Amino acid sequence: MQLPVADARTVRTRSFALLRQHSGKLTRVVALQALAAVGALAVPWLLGDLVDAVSSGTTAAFVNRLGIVLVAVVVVQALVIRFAHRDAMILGEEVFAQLREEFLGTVTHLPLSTVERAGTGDLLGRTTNDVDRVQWMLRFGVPRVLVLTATILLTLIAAVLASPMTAIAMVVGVPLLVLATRRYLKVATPAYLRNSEEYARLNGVLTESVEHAATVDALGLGRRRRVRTDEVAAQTWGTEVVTLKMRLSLFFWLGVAFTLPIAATLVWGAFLVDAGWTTIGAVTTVALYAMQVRPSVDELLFWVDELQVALASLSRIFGVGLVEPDRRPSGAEPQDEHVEARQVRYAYREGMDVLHDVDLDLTPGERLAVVGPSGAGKSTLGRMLAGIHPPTGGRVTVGEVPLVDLPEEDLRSHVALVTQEHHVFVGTLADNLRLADTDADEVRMRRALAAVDALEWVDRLENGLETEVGSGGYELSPAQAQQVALARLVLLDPHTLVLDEATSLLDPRAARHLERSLSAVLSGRTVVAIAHRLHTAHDADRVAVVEDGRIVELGPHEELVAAGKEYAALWQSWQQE
Ligand SMILES: Nc1ncnc2c1ncn2[C@@H]1O[C@H](COP(=O)(O)OP(=O)(O)OP(=O)(O)O)[C@@H](O)[C@H]1O
Repeated sequence: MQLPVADARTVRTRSFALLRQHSGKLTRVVALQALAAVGALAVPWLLGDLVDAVSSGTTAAFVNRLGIVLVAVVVVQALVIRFAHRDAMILGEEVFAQLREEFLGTVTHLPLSTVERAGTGDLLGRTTNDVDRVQWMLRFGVPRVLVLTATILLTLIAAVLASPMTAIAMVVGVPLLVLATRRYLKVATPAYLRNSEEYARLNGVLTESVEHAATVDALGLGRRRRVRTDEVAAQTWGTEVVTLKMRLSLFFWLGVAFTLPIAATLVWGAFLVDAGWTTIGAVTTVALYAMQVRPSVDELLFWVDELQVALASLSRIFGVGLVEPDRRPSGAEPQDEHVEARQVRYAYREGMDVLHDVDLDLTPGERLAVVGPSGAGKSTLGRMLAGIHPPTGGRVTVGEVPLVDLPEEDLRSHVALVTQEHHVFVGTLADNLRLADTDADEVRMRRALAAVDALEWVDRLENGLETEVGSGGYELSPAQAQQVALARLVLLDPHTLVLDEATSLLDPRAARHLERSLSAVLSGRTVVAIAHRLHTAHDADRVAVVEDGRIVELGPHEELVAAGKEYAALWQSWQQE
């Protein structure tokens, strides 16, 4: 499954909406570009006048005057171009900044299940390659397209004004230009979309190999991964070749379309001069215009090509916004802290339920341990209870309100999940803590760190809370990273916590130490602990045994041991270990 791709209409509507928000600056840029283009046209016009004046006999003073005017025009034009270019670049940056921020907002709120199903390569491709391509177009393409369009239009107008009869010759290339461009545009967008998709796949395969290099090594999968990479790279190359051929054909026909008008202007102009319908000066002007317009059209077509690439990328970027949200805040407020699961089913893949009609009623303040064999569905149940995924069937509620009806930020103040993965974000320790609560001050952060026994080592750091951590910064040990994650939880202050093997990464002594310091944090909260170590179960108020996606036993440790079923067997074997 891939993330959605927006259709051409959506891309158009959203792009125009984006540009409309900057219409003031856009108008100024267009006006300046038009002024710069007028300046560029004055030169051939004046040269045409000079040719006519010289051929009919003129004074040196006239030639000198014209020379001064020419220099003045060039200087003014250079100044206008500078400002036009500067404003266009600023406009490009502003539009891009807005686009990037909107995109980031969308990406960070994407339903996790959708991202997992689409694979990270797809999203990674969109946030890197596609964003880069759009950025390149907005930074350099849009300003150039504005300049070039203004230049071409005004050159044609100026040619008509200089000599309408001669200017007719300038349009001989137009039919060829239109045909070649139309044929190209028809095939370009799908071809570039395929190209982007293949790059995303290549990204995915490469990232997977690099991220799991240790597994690849351990299982001797190197050769297989290389073959797979070669396959995807070959397919990506294939799509590059298609787009390259498309461009080659376009540029060949455009070359013909450009050369024709210059030749036609000269031949047609000579005929008109001969017949006495125009002057040599006018033909000179129009021929100069025909030559002057060529590089502009050439460059414009280069940008039209780049625009197709950018549009394909934009449709992938806007496509991310089309992902259906998996939660819709209803505005309902939970009346109490009672978390309940009713008839909860969940399937990662359609039709393959890994949880079957699970009912669970958490008593506020209780500590429930979830145990069971590997793959039984413990983590999935934990994710349901924490509202990470909406259930495929049934519902999980807090105070009678389904978790999916709560806005994300509210949800986390009710239920939160702690997993084994503790990503440390690049930034300061304080930044990492404030992810939980943007308003947390130093006192609260220190209190949270103290609650998880982390304050001591944080205070030993030279810069304390302001120490840069994450990739390239101070390297936190797994235990420290876990403590930071737990301190974040303290700041979030949810009444219900789901701990998914939260202490399993640590060595047993560190784990027990952390659990002890945690118990202060956990007291008063409802805790669902998904446990590998059965001593967690022993200390819990109740134990739920999960097997094949069902809760097969539920009750206090002593009761379950006495019952002599699954749990009793697990407990016995663990004690023997
Ligand atoms: N992201 C996923 N996509 C598809 N299937 C998944 C995914 N995550 C888990 N599963 C499957 O769902 C089932 C339940 O997995 P889950 O991780 O919930 O079990 P668990 O009891 O927590 O196991 P463990 O103790 O090994 O972590 C397993 O069959 C697993 O293969």
